[in-house]
Amino acid sequence: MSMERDLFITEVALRDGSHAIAHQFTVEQVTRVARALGEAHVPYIEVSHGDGLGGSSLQYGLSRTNEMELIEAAVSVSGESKVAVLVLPGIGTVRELKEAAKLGVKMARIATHVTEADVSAQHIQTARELGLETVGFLMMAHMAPVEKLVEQAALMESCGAETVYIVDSAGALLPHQVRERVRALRQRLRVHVGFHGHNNLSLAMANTLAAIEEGATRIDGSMRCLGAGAGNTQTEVLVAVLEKLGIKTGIDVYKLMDAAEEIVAPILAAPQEITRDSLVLGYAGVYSSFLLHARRAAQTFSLDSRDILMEVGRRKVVGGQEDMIVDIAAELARQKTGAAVNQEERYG
Ligand SMILES: C[C@H](O)CC(=O)C(=O)O
Ligand SMILES: [Mn+2]
Repeated sequence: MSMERDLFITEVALRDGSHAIAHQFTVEQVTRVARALGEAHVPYIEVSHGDGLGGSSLQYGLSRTNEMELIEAAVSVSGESKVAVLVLPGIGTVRELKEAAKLGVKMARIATHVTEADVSAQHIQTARELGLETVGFLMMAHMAPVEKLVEQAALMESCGAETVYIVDSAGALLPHQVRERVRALRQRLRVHVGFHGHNNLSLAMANTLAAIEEGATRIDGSMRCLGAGAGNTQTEVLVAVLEKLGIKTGIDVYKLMDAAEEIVAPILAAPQEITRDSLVLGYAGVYSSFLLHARRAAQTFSLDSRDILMEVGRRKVVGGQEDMIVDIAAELARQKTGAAVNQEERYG
């Protein structure tokens, strides 16, 4: 098969998928997935805690295995494929970035909220100094007007990012909104443009194709949609669709299908699907990784997780504010109890 590539896919199941399994990846799972991705010639494999390097914490969720062990395992079996890490400045530090580079990581993706690109400067510069391919990753892209997104992307480019991604963290964007964002970035930037989708509104594939049609050449996917919320654009499906469109990914689609079916599917407690609460993530524009946090809070306070997520969306809570989910749930529970007491007093 041809190794020529019209675009470059980053497989994110071993990072975004970490959210979906409450950060419980084992070395054995990561080794099996990374080896299979290497054999399928996937160009980039992202590995780290769901919230990036240093994410293991009470706030974001404790990892079962130290992510450096996972990264080392992935590097050792991934062959020609390059291992990437995600870093959110403020969660992951330059020290962790250097440690990952020493282990053989080749790409760093520096992620900020869509309006906060200025905090990425130091991490982008360090990644470049370390000789890593360096990506700026603008999360929650639906929360900013196009002009703001362009300004922030240009800032990342000026800091040294070689690619800037539009990240639909909430799976809230519609295809025409993806189109106008990619087009605007392509007009303004000299660097590559990427797209990372979530499937909460069942639009990850449509949005990804819209991005590609507008000229995005760096694309994310996760096998079996193993990602936060309803997951990402399903990589093995995307590769098959691109092949039908005559767009070369350089990936062996049969090997990728086998990896998805035989290695990734058994990792999932249940197949990824659009449930009523993951649908609300896209509908209300909420960070996909909030799903399990909201489910836990709903259980603790005997609430419907949709009510919590709708309120989180109304208050425009962003990544890094996971503690707000419990605050909001406690407040909703108080209101509910208050309403029940009032009802009792009124009608006995
Ligand atoms: C830290 C987030 O999970 C990064 C990401 O994949 C997204 O915003 O989407
Ligand atoms: Mn994501």
